[in-house]
Order: sequence, then C-alpha cells, then structure tokens
Amino acid sequence: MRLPPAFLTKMEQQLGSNVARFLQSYTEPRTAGLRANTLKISPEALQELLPFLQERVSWCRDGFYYNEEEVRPAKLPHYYAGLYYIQEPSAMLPAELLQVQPGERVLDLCAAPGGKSLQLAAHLGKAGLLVVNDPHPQRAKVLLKNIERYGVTNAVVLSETPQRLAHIFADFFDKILVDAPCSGEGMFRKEPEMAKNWSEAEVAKYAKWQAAILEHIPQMLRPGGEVVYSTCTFSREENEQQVLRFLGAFPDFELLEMRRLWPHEVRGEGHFAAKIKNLSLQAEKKECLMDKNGLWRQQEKNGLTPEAKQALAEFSLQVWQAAEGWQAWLPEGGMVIERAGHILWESLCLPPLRGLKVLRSGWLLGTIQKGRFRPSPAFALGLPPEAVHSAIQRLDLSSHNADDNSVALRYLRGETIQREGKVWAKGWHLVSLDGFVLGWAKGAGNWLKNEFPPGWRRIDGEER
Ligand SMILES: C[S@@+](CC[C@H](N)C(=O)[O-])C[C@H]1O[C@@H](n2cnc3c(N)ncnc32)[C@H](O)[C@@H]1O
Repeated sequence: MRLPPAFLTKMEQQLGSNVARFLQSYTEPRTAGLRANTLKISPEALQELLPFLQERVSWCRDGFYYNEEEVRPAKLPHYYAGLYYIQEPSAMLPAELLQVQPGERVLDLCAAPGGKSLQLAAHLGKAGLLVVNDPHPQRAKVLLKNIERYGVTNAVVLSETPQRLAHIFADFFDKILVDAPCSGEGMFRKEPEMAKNWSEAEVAKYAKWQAAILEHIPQMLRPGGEVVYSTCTFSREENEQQVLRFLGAFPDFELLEMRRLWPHEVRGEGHFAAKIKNLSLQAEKKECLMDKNGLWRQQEKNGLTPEAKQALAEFSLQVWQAAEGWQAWLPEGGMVIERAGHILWESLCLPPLRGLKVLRSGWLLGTIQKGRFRPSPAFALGLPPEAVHSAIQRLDLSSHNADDNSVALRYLRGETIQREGKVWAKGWHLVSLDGFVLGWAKGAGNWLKNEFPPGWRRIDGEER
C-alpha cells in the first residue's frame, strides 16, 4: 500500500523507533472480529453454535476473532437472527470503556452504522434508555435498521445536530459516547482509498469538527456522568490534543483513562479512547416522566384506542392463544402508545422530542391497517425466547437438520415456504432457527407467505 509521504513523516515523529513495526503492520492482513449480541445469546453459547470462534478479544468481554479467509459469518443464517455483529476488534474498545450499567440513560452521539450502539444496548439490557443519533440522514436509516435487527427495544433513533440535542437533553445522560468522525488513519488497511485522500489539511478539518461536537457534551452529561471520546485515527491533533483542549475549556471535567490500541502492538486496526468524568456538583437526577412543571408525558398516557386494543387482542389470540398475551413481552419502565397508526412501546424516561428528527421513538410493535394489527419485523426480533416457545403458531427450524437449514435460507431470501403434507393455519406465525426468532410469516393453507422485510433479506453471493 502506498502511504502519503507527509503521513509517513508524521508517524515517524510520533512513534520514533517504533515506526518500522508500525509500517510493517501494513503488510499484514487486516484483523476480522465479531461480537456476541448478549441481548440474545451469551458468548459461550455463540461459540458452541459457531465453532470457528476460537479466540477472544482481550479488551472486550463478548468479542471474538475469526479468519475471514476461511469463513464468512455474514452469510450464516444465525447472523440474520441478530446473534452477532461483525465489528473490527479495536472498535470494540470505546463502548467497553464506558462501562454502561443496566438502567442508565445513554447517548451514542455519532452512532451510525451502530456497531457501538449495539454494544451499549447489550450492556444496558432491557432496562434504561439508549438514545442513538447520527445527523447524516442515510446513515441514520442504516442505524435504525441495525437497532431493529439486533432486537434493541429501549432505543430512540434520532438524526440531529449535537446542538439541537443539547436543548432537549439538558443534564440528562449518565453516559455519552462520542465516536467522532475522523481522518480514519486506522482504516487504511481495510480501505486503502482512504489513504489516498489523507492530507494534513484533512486532519485539521476533522480536529475542528470534533471540537465543535464535544462542545455540547457538558450540557447533556449529568453531574457525575461519564463520556468516552474515541476515534479510529492516530493523529495527536484528533486524539490527545482534543482531550486536552476539552479539559482546558471545561475545568469541571477530569480525565479518568486514556487508551490507544496500535496495530503493531495488538491484533486490531487501531483505536483511541479517552474516558472523562463530569465532576460538577451533583444535581438531582431528573425523574422519569417528570419535567419542571410536573409530568412530561401526561397527555400521552391515554394508551391505545379501543380499535387498536381489539386488533392487538385478535392478533395475540392467534399467536399466543391469549388476548393480553402480547403484553407479557414488554419490558418494564415503558408504556404503549399509538401514533398515526403505529403502535410503539416507549420508555417513560423519554422527554418530549418536539422539533427533533425522530426515526424511531421506541420499540415499534406494529401498525393498525384496516382495523387489523400488522406486527413489525422489529417486534419479532425484540421478542424474548419465551415468546417463541409459547407461540402456538410458529415454524421452528434447526440448523442441525439440512432440510431445515435450506428452509431458513429460503425464508431469509424472501421465498414462500412449503413443506410436504403441512397445512398452515391462517394468520401470523413466528419463524425461528434454533429457538432464535428470524421473523414473521403468514399462514395460507399449504404455504407460508414470507413476511421477512425486503431490506433485510439475504442476497446470494453477499460477501462480508
Ligand atoms: C466514526 S463514525 C461512527 C461509527 C459508529 N460509532 C459505529 O460504531 O458504528 C462517525 C459518525 O459521525 C457522524 N457525524 C458527522 N458529523 C457529526 C456531528 N456533527 N455530530 C454527530 N455525529 C456526526 C457521521 O455521519 C458518522 O456516521
């Protein structure tokens, strides 16, 4: 790979005698990794399912290496059940460093496509609130898709500037991740094109951009809260100097930890992460549901219309043989609301999002169409395993059975399912593989109509 001469000079100055080892790393193959989605499966159980996962990533409790010359994990059906996310191992560091605890309010400010958001969601579990944001509209759509495919139910997906978020979420978050846009020097091995576009002017441009983003953190991070700032680049201007500038501008903040992963020292492409704490005096944490004047969400507590309740009951009777059965799968700390025909479970902690670009304000359960409830793919993927086991209308597939495996692949390609001698009851069925939900299908006599969304389908020959 040809590296820009000015980049080489800079790295020589930065790394001194280690630069030879650093440059040697560009001649070696890039590292590939994936992370178990613990909302659905433990790393140990994933290892049993995917025996090629031999080696763990030392800085991430749920991360594994794999050899991309030998396997393509994104082609396997379990990938579509959201059991793992393909993520470069160094990129697993920042979310791990943030040490999110269940029940916290967390912001991922520069979130798309969402690798780190999913990691934060897994650490939160079904409790607390995760706000994920990316100002780029197309990237925000990919972020939403990942949040839904990986079964995250307590996330709000926004596409906003940090400045506009800061107005709504003043003193709100316990933890914030700022995985900033950067010059991407750690991406050169994966995307050599990026090396061609590198220049000192680009580094300076990103440094300015990052400072402008960080400026809004003090407003959103509650006293005692913590922020992790990270990049996948090596320049000091975008890393240490950025952190020092922030600490200088906001004396109430203290640096807790600063880490660098270098490609010549670890198995990974390289990353920077710094953890900073807001030491300003402890203010009272805002109560969920409350604003300064009382209730945040008073008007919205009306719940569902009778028509929507009836439609949900009919659907629930069909799938779980109980009119109220669907409610058993809702996490604590939220409420179900209806907005323009959409049925959503929303966290009670959510302040009004007036004026913000909201892609999703919670877990989309489905829509009401002509008086009937149509479950969303996100509803299926967010269901806990008990919801699958207790469904009376379902298609269970096993990856150990060749016939089942090919049915699973056909389902993921969007094909209709037929099985000899099998008659399917009318209405909604849950399709699962090894007990993990893949999605919905609709019974129609001797075939099952495929309801796997077109944008999520497996395309033959798809490589990763
Ligand atoms: C390094 S990427 C994030 C990768 C992501 N955290 C992940 O792990 O998948 C940086 C992101 O910041 C977004 N971005 C650009 N300008 C921004 C701004 N002013 N505020 C917040 N995010 C911004 C970009 O659209 C981009 O998606």
